[in-house]
Amino acid sequence: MAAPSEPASPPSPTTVRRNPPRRARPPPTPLASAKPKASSLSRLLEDEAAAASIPPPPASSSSPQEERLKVYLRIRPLPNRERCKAVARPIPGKDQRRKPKQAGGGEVCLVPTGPNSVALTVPQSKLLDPKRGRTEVFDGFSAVFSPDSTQLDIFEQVMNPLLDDFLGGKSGLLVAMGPTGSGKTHTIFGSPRNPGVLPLTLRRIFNAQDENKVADRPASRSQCIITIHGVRKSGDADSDSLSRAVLTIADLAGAERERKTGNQGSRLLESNFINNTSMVFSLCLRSLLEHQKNQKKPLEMHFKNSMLTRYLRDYLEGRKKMTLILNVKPADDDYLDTSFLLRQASPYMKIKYTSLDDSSDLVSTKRSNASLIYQENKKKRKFQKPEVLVVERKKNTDTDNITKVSEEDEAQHKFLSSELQRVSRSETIMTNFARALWTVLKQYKNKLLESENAAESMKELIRDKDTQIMQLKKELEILNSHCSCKNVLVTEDASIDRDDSVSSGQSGQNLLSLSSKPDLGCYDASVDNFHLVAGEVSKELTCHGPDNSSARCSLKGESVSCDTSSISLIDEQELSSIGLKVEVQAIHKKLDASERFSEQTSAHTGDIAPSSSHSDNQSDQSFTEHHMLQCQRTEKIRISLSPQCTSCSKKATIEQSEEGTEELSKTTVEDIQHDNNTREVEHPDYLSSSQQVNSETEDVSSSQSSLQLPGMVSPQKKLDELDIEPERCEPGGGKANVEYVTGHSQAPEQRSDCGDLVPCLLKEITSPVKASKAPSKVSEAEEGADKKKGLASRPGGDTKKTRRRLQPAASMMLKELIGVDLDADTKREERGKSSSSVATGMSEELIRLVRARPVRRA
Ligand SMILES: Nc1ncnc2c1ncn2[C@@H]1O[C@H](COP(=O)(O)OP(=O)(O)OP(=O)(O)O)[C@@H](O)[C@H]1O
Repeated sequence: MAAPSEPASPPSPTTVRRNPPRRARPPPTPLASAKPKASSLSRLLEDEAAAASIPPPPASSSSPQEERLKVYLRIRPLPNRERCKAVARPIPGKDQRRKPKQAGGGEVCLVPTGPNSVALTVPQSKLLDPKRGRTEVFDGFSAVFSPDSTQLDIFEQVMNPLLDDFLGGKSGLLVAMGPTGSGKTHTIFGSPRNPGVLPLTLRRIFNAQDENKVADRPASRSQCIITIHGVRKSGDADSDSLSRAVLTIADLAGAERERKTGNQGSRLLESNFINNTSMVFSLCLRSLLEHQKNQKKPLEMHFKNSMLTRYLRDYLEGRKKMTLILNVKPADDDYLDTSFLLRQASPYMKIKYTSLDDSSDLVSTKRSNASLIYQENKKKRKFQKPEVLVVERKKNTDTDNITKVSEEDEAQHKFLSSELQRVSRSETIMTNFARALWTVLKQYKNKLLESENAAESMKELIRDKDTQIMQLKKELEILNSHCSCKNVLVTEDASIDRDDSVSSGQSGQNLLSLSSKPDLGCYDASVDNFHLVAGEVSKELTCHGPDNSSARCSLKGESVSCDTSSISLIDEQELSSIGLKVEVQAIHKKLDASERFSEQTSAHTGDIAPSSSHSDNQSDQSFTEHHMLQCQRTEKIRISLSPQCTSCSKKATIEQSEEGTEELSKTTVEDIQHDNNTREVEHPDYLSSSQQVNSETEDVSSSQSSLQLPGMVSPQKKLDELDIEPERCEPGGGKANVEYVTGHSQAPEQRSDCGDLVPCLLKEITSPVKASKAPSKVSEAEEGADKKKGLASRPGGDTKKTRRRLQPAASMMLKELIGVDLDADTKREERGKSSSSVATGMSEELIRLVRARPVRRA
């Protein structure tokens, strides 16, 4: 809002008319009496007021409880002091009411008419009718200071009452108002030579003596507010209460006229702002006055429109005492400003202070002032034009920058502090975490070392085991090579010494029944390998083996060697491990003995080609006994050692299981026993022989006793006497051979129980290898059969009797060797083909083959 070009005309509280009616002078007021040095202008105004019969608003007119606003008027002297003095000189009589004239023809428009009144005369230049002048008397001022008043007069009359109240704990405000250049600043600040109100006030307050230190009262275009806060103890000695008072001295900027000043630009804006502030200040006081006159009128809140009025709110609302000092210039050129000020400020003398608030809160006042300053600056920036805003913005920017810098510094400081704390916490956390991690890593390292040590130890163990395995393999290889050599040797020996193809074929057949595994090179020291070996040998016997079969097939029927070799292998590798090597060796011995015995017997009878080997009498004599014992032992071995071995003698098929073969073996043994029992009825001798051979539970003595039945000589004697080659039991063939022998001692009809086993076995047996050995055995069988017939027809007789007694044993041996029971065949024929035709066919086929093949050792 732009400042008005001319201030609004204040209401005219007092109108001084020319030639007013004379009235009685009012009684002297205390204010007048209190002013011993009233200026001539005041006295003039008082006189004029008295003349105008307009009672001024003296303070004495108000009640003691009701104090009015003090308004002082100070008329600035004209630059020419002399003229001012002439003008101010009182004019006695009518001449006093003449318009004073300035020296040099100049006139003044304002003259003091009394201590509390002034007379404002319209200049001639401004009068429409020069003959009719117009004078306005403004009365009721607290005091009118003429141009010749001094600074001390102003201080003593205006400032001392406020200062007394301030020192007494009451706040007060002194505001200097007036147009520009009217002497407001001069009144407040003064000069070094003529100090103003403020220096004198401070001097009094602080007892300052040096008046010359006051800087020289320059003109400013600002609202100057000087606030003095005073705190003092209360007058009561017993009380510690403090009284606080604020003495405010405001040097307001005077309103300016644009035409007169000629301000432009920012200066014009500043002038307008100042004028606006002064107008707001006046509006607040006018509103207060109107409100006091008519309580129905609300108190306008004009104080909100400027910082000054905000700051001085309490005073402008009549709660605190305020004093106005009007500074005017008395020249005609200043008539308008002076008239305006007098019309504006003279009514303020009627403002009353009914309830003063002497309390003052410094803190709240400071806060209020700060808030007011902020709002005022904001509003100031809002109303200013761009040119001013640029300057203000620069200032504000500088201030804001400084504030921002400080704020940024403070924020940065806080941020750095928080960051430092956070980093410290993080450092602590990370340190603890690193320590924990280090501990865990140490533990893992120890565990890793332990694991590595354990792995090294395990490696060492593995190496040791490997070394042991290699050693065992080497030993095994050595054993295998040794066994192979021995096998070859045994085979060769057996092929030379033996001619028992039947038993060999049987043993080979039995071995063939053990397993069908074609692996021939496996001579491992294991039980299973035993079967492999047996299978190999059996295959070799049937000329199916790929390796050793050539050597053995080259023997052309010397299957005994095969049996022997297989037995040797078994003895060396398997049976030795289970403690049966000794017995196997014994079987070897018995086998040799039986061979020799058989050869001797053959030679003795002349039916069979004599053996090339010599006869051992002692062995021959004990052959039967040992043979029985060996058969029993080998049968025990067969049963106790391995069911697989037992099955070998019973099975013809390779695929049969071990358990099944064991059962078959047991069944066969039982059948044998049963068969023997049956035969006992028909042939007591045969019965005894059978019992001797097939008895598995009887001991050697019983076997021997069975050989020495009544009417029978001992086997040794009989052999010696008859010179009959005893039939070989083939114990040296190992379990398989023994089993075969034992099993083959069964009756054909019982073997038929095996069903398909018998043909298979016989077919295997009737291989060329076995057939080559058949003639000698077959002849023995025929002879045995004839002997049996003889025994049956002629139970008595010397030689025949002896032969008959021995015939069952020989027959048994033959049966064991060739696996064919000739007697059984004969019996079977006699029974009317009651037995199995298969067995019969086998016998016939066997006999045919034996007969067709020439005797090897003929
Ligand atoms: N009573 C006085 N006696 C002698 N010189 C005076 C007196 N009053 C004013 N002057 C002179 O008048 C001139 C202007 O006075 P001053 O600066 O006080 O006016 P102002 O009202 O403060 O003006 P503004 O409002 O512009 O500041 C000054 O040079 C000052 O010395």
